[in-house]
Amino acid sequence: MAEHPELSAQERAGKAFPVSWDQFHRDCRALTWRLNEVGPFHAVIAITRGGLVPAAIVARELGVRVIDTVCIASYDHNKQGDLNVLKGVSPDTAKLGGGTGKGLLIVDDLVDTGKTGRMVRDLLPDAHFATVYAKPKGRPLVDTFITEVSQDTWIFFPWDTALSFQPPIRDGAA
Ligand SMILES: O=P(O)(O)OC[C@H]1O[C@H](OP(=O)(O)OP(=O)(O)O)[C@H](O)[C@@H]1O
Ligand code: HPA
Ligand SMILES: [Mg+2]
Repeated sequence: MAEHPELSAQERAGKAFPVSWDQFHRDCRALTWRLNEVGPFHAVIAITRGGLVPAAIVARELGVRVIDTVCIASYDHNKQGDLNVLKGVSPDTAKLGGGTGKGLLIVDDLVDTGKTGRMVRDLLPDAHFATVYAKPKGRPLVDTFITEVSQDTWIFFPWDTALSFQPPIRDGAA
């Protein structure tokens, strides 16, 4: 924010890819169709906070009731800082995955630079890592995803946005 105070969040973020709740739910179900071919999984691990929403939908569709979290913070709005692991997997979940994550499903909303994905891969190298969306830099870290967007696209999730008035296109709307 301090670097470009005159630009909107969207302008700073490059191309915008807004996702509605409907679209997100559909994409999570599409992801689960693919994951259903790979499982079964002992547990689902959500990378908070963005992974909580797809993890709930995927776990519901796969019939998995053991759900854990890995809590990682890095972005302050659209600027990434140092990664901070606030909480790892619980001892029960670690035991289910034999210490390396085998048979566990890690879910996040997206991979961007892949830094978060690299960290969870280091924590649980044998787990299956799934995201709904992927950008090219992070894509090699993901086992299963649904939609790829370009690196300069910013995905706007429904829990981060609200309906608002848009000026007509001919008046200069993006
Ligand atoms: O591939 P990367 O460049 O590491 O970026 C991807 C991560 O960034 C976002 O999380 P964020 O750290 O913003 O936290 P949040 O999920 O709580 O919003 C997103 O939910 C991913 O977890
Ligand atoms: N959208 C929302 N959060 C994010 C993104 C994105 O494109 N990249 C990293 N965190
Ligand atoms: Mg996240």
